[in-house]
Amino acid sequence: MALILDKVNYTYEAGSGFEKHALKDVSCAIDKGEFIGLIGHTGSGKSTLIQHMNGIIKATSGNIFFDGEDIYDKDYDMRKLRNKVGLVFQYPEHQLFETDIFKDVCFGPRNQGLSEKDVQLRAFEALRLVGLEENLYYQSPFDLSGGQKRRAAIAGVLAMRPDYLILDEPTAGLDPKGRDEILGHIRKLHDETGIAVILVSHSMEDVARYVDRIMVMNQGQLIYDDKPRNVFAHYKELERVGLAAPDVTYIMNELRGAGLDVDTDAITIEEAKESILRLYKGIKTC
Ligand SMILES: Nc1ncnc2c1ncn2[C@@H]1O[C@H](COP(=O)(O)OP(=O)(O)OP(=O)(O)O)[C@@H](O)[C@H]1O
Repeated sequence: MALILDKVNYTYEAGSGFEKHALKDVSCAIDKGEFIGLIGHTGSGKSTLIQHMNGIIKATSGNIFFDGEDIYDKDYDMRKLRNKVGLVFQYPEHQLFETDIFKDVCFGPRNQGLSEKDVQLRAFEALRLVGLEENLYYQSPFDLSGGQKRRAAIAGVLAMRPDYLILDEPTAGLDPKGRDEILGHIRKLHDETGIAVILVSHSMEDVARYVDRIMVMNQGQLIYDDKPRNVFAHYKELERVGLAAPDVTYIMNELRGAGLDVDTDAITIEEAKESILRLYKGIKTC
């Protein structure tokens, strides 16, 4: 199963004096089970791109295939795509509207026409997957912290059992503890269920730590699509498009510049620590 974009273009307000060519010939294939970080400077086209992936926006030109089917085929049932590709918008907690969390999470599967028993089983499963404590299930959203509310909102999408989960900046506005909790749970969810995750993020540290593949957008174009290590090796080019590599990459390059034979491929603190310790132990045993 794969989600394939083939030369997708999108223009906002086409034909008016305010035309904005937001996506330019974007092509990529995302397989089930992948964990991808989507990064790019503000206005680079990330949100526009992810809205194509679950059919909210229709490409001005180009094709999108899901599970071998052309989603722009006139007979294609868009519900098939939307049930399998779940999209969590920025600040999703603003869309919690029921009197308690459990009712809110039941909304999606109930809309899918499942029996009441299955609706509730799905809701329990989704709330467990996001790691929300049971004593919060019947609380009003107003009684939860920002991070808890966001996890509840993500559970609402997971309850529809998508194969792909797209999250638009799930850590925006959270403190470091809330951020780590959300990302830790998303990674665990991915590892436990095999769901594909596409994470839009502005934090290079977060993508370096959690994802297996990075897609970089710049001015509507997909300019890199590779393993994090390979993408961050282009840190000078990333700077030119308003991005950066994780701090660790800079430190390791500075150390190498100062004559220490450290691993400049290190992109997480853990990898940098290992590399520096290896060097230090090597020096001690010489
Ligand atoms: N509804 C709209 N009408 C007109 N232009 C739009 C609209 N939405 C986005 N754009 C423009 O399209 C381009 C891509 O915007 P998009 O929101 O996809 O970028 P982004 O990378 O998600 O940005 P951010 O990181 O700020 O969320 C930008 O130039 C933006 O101004």
